[in-house]
Amino acid sequence: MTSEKPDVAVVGPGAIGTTVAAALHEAGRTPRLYGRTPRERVELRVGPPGADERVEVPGPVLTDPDAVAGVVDLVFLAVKATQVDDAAPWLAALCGPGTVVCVLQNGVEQAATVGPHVPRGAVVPAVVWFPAWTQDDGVVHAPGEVRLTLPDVPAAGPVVDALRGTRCDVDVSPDFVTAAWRKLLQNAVAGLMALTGRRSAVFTRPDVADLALAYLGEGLAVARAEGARLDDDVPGRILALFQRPPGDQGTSILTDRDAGRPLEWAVRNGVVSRRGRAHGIPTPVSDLVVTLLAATSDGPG
Ligand SMILES: NC(=O)C1=CN([C@@H]2O[C@H](COP(=O)(O)OP(=O)(O)OC[C@H]3O[C@@H](n4cnc5c(N)ncnc54)[C@H](OP(=O)(O)O)[C@@H]3O)[C@@H](O)[C@H]2O)C=CC1
Ligand SMILES: CC(C)(CO)C(=O)C(=O)O
Repeated sequence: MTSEKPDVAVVGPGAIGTTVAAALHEAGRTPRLYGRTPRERVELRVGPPGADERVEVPGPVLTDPDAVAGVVDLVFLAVKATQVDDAAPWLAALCGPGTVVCVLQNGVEQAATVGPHVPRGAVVPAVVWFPAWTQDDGVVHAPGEVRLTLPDVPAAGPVVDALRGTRCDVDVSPDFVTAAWRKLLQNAVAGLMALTGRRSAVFTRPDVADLALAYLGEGLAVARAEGARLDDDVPGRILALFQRPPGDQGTSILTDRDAGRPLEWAVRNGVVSRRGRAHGIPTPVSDLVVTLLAATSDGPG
């Protein structure tokens, strides 16, 4: 970090990017905004249903990477995993040797997918624990605690510094592999919501609950083979989380399906089958889920 007030950019000011941009702005560290849709500002609504606290982040949201003025200290990359290649020109324009790119994406492969687009600078993956979504009026709603986990590596330092004292809590984990796979298992099984077109209430069906546990059991075996230290009760705990009343929890992959957008099936689900094959672990349930999600992502028609 070159100064007290780092030069920060958010690439992909959607649900997660806007939430982090708002946290930075409230702390006086307003980021530059780079996106696909031009806008004068982005806006966050915080708190549970009924609450109406708003944070407006001044723009504009620039959409042409050629308009980037120069490299920055810190980039939060919050495009979907399916959009990383298209967002590469932003990274080329914004990254110098001292730039840190914090990847706000689901999955466990951010360093491998984003790294090739950041030949100068460092890539730090983040586990994004909080839900957020864009309302019909374009305002992003983040109803609960906003929290990230980062690996305990030197490049995490500028991210922690930038978010210190903001509404976005950051913890640094010495066992990031475990945190990342714990979240990945949650995301993988949430794929059943995208397949059924239903919110979390779908997990209260005994047959879906059994399927979810079988799927999570495969994922647990793969996660452990990857070095994650997860207890036997993790599948049951994840299922219980989704079975909580009132059953209206969503997931960003369901939002994408409802909007007819490509699904992040490869990084959220495909990875279980791929890493399973690499370790010689059979993943028949995962393979079936992946085929159906990939086909859903291609649709409709
Ligand atoms: N939403 C959630 O609750 C959670 C999401 N995540 C993960 O966070 C990541 C981001 O998800 P989310 O915020 O929901 O996604 P969104 O679709 O809400 O946001 C993505 C943003 O990136 C923009 N974008 C797309 N292509 C480009 C491009 N080439 N250059 C610049 N900007 C671009 C989109 O623009 P446009 O507005 O034009 O579409 C959009 O504003 C995903 O990996 C997701 O899995 C993790 C935890 C929770
Ligand atoms: C909501 C949450 C945090 C858990 O499924 C998520 O990661 C997503 O929607 O992608």
